[in-house]
Amino acid sequence: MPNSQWTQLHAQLHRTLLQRKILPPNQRLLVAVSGGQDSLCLLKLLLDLQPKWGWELAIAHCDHRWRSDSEANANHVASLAKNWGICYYQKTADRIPNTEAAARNWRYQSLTEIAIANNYPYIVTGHTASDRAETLLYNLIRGSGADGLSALSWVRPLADFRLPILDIGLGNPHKNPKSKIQNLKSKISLVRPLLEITRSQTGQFCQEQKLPIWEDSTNQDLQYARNRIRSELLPYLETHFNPKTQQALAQTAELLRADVEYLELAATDLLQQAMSEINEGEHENFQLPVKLNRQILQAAPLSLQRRAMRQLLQHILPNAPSFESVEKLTALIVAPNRSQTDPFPSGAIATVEKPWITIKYIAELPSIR
Ligand SMILES: Nc1ncnc2c1ncn2[C@@H]1O[C@H](COP(=O)(O)OP(=O)(O)OP(=O)(O)O)[C@@H](O)[C@H]1O
Repeated sequence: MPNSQWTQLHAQLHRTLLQRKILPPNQRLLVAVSGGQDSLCLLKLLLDLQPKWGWELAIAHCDHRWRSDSEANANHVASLAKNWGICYYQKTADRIPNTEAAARNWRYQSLTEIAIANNYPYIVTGHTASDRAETLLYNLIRGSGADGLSALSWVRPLADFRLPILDIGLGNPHKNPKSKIQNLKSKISLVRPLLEITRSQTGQFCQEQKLPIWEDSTNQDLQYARNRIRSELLPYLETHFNPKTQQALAQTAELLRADVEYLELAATDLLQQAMSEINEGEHENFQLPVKLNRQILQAAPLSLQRRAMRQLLQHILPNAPSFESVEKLTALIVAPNRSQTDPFPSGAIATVEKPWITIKYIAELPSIR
């Protein structure tokens, strides 16, 4: 591994880790390395901080087989790991993912599998303040609430992936496999320690340290909205409005994140209260039919009503609830008696009967006169 002097960026990351306590000392960390400037900068900084923190570091690379140079990119990261004497893991996609979202899903699933199989409780990525600013702008343009604008948190539990049991070598899958997998998954955190550092800082660091960056050819492709935001919109905003646009937007995202966390907790509380009397202990499972007390919901502000209804639909529907689904359920909180929604994607329907909203499958409804 190349020697390194302690720079301002080392000090900044060290400070962030001390303040935020997002990567405890003496832990096994799996660093997700694409080969680009952000993840190489992250890797080098963590390696340099390693003696102070006592971590055990490993590299994970995911080859999506998306670009003609994907294999060469993977080989580049593998040989860097070898030269620097770092343990290296790689996953290669069986089938080329057909969308960016599918590629991202496959990547997080692969990283989680590597982490579980090799006992790494932390997966660390090189997301920067610039990524945060771009995500905020992208979501703002597409129409998003505070949740989308607060995108990218410092730590996220990786608990949403279904892992094939045989892939992760858990032994006998017949002995309550579900609870075993959930236990393991809930112990893995995705950590993003560079969220206060901009892309121009990581670029400069890589240059100074002479790190061998692999240039992703698709980064220049303006067909991708994110690239256009990065190479045209942000520079425009920086030239004409605020030279520190990226930091300012990242800060906005940080403030909104705390607000969103608070509101989500309050909404969970509200939902539990609205469900508690009638569903007698069943409300944790969200099995239909579900009944909600409208009087309790009516006393809450609209923001919490919306969030509570969204949380409920997240439990009931097969996919993330749309804005329209949330709105039509929320509307029932103050709607006249006997109002009802049209069916949700799961085939369930919500009806109003005096103080109650009932959500059940259509077949369970009494015939409507
Ligand atoms: N092919 C890869 N293999 C391993 N890690 C990767 C790979 N691609 C990206 N990463 C990790 O994810 C971080 C973010 O990468 P990038 O911004 O390209 O992804 P994104 O898809 O825009 O982000 P997100 O995954 O949050 O949607 C990188 O700094 C790196 O840590």
